[in-house]
Amino acid sequence: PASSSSRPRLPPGPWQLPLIGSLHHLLLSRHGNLAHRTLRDLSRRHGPLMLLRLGSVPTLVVSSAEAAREVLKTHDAAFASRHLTPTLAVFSVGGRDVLFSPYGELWRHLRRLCALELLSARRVRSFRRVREDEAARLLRSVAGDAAAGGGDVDVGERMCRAVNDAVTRAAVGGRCARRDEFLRELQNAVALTGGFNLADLYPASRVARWLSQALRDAERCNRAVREIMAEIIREQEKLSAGDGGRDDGEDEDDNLLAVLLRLQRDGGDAQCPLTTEIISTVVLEIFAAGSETSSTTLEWALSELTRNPRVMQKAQSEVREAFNGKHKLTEADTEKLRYLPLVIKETLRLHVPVPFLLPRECREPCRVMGYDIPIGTKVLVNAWAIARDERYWGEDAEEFVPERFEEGSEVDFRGADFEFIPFGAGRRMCPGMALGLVNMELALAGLLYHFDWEEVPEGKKKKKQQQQQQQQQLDGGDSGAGVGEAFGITVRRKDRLVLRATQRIPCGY
Ligand code: HEM
Repeated sequence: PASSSSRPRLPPGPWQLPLIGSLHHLLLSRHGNLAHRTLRDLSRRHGPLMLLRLGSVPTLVVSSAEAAREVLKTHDAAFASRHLTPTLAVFSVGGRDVLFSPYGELWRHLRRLCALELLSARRVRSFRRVREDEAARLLRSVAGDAAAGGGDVDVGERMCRAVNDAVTRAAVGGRCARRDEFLRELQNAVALTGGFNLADLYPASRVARWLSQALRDAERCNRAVREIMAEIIREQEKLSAGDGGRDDGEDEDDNLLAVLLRLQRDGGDAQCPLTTEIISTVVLEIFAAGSETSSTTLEWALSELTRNPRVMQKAQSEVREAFNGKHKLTEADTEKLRYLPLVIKETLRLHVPVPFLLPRECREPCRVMGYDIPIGTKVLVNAWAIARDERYWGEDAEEFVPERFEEGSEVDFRGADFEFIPFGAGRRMCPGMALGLVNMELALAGLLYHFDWEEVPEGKKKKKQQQQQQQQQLDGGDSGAGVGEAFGITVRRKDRLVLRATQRIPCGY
């Protein structure tokens, strides 16, 4: 028998039941399905390194900046793999991708490719026209809405479409003919990948797989998305092979898909050939990673600004002074703004869009803060809880105060300050940060420059939300695709943001 000294010292955690492990703590929580809140409460009792068993999956929850530093920096290599659930395996074709691949050659290759070819500063700059164009369309549509129907604007929906269109154009060029269907399926995919469905909780059980509606929905959803992608790839191939190139004056490589197809044609790396399947997965993932995160953040930013008139006033004075009567903004104009980036930063702190980052997995035996972490443990870093912890952010941690990032505060989200990691940290940190930030800045600046915003009176808001729900049902948005069974990897506002807009400065777009 093993001596007590050789027995692993596991992190503490709440009591467990047979079969379901610690799941009841989540299922019976007063926070409903908002697991980041429930796990914050639990970690206050059990500590910043807490071990749970969710179904059959041992899960380490990391809830302090110090513990996050240990996992994401000190032991970066040990935690550089992702935890691949059966649902994620469907969408990522068994982890042959960049978001969910295990730490290894394929990941390294795709990651390098993303950093150099797809998300580099040069490439981000080259998408500038697309962003300006989409921001202009957004502002035009808001101006139209504001002029009609008493000024109430479904601005959440508008922003979501604008960001999606900008990302679609950067990812695959042009707007996609089946865009609404594509977006709906991608939203379903995000909702299905939260990791709390039967198959994901008991990954080794065939019965669980067989019973899991979510897994079947994931397979259906994946087929639908792939079919649309295949169409897009065929179009792009036709364009690239095209008769004498393009006549619209755009660079052939003006989208990520074109870049990947060119690399495929050039032969690329013999060790890691770029198959069409991998290309399709990578483009899909860039799309999924880039759109919901940015549109959710924009929506929260505008929602916090309307709730905090002092901050709104300061942000609006800045943009109105800086643009001084112009009717048309460009990205170059936003470069002089100092306060607006702090507004976005504070939004990313208070509303971390990916609250647990993307789940990691322990790939080699490892000792963290005196505890042994077994191989295969799923790791959730509660970046959301850390970003609201009074120990790092003071008594007003739950309030929206962009000034906390003014001079004197060096805290940034680039992965070195572990109290603020909305983009993660270490080897698997988000490579799309720069693109995400520029996507948000111009749109927000334009909305604040041209319009004044206020909340819609309660009664009218209810009516608008009912209309939204009816519309969603008409659109087939909630198609019963197991959405109730899953939590989703990102957290967004429960209802789409509706605000009243008054145009102050005409749009010349
Ligand atoms: C507000 C915007 C965004 C936020 C908050 C965000 C957040 C994140 C987070 C938390 C991770 C996991 C990091 C970790 O495990 O340490 C991640 C990974 C990733 N993100 Fe983002 N992201 C954003 C925008 C984007 C954009 C615009 C793109 C690309 C167009 C992108 C592409 C990726 C990719 C490819 C990964 C996987 C990296 C890997 O596993 O090696 N993200 N992102």
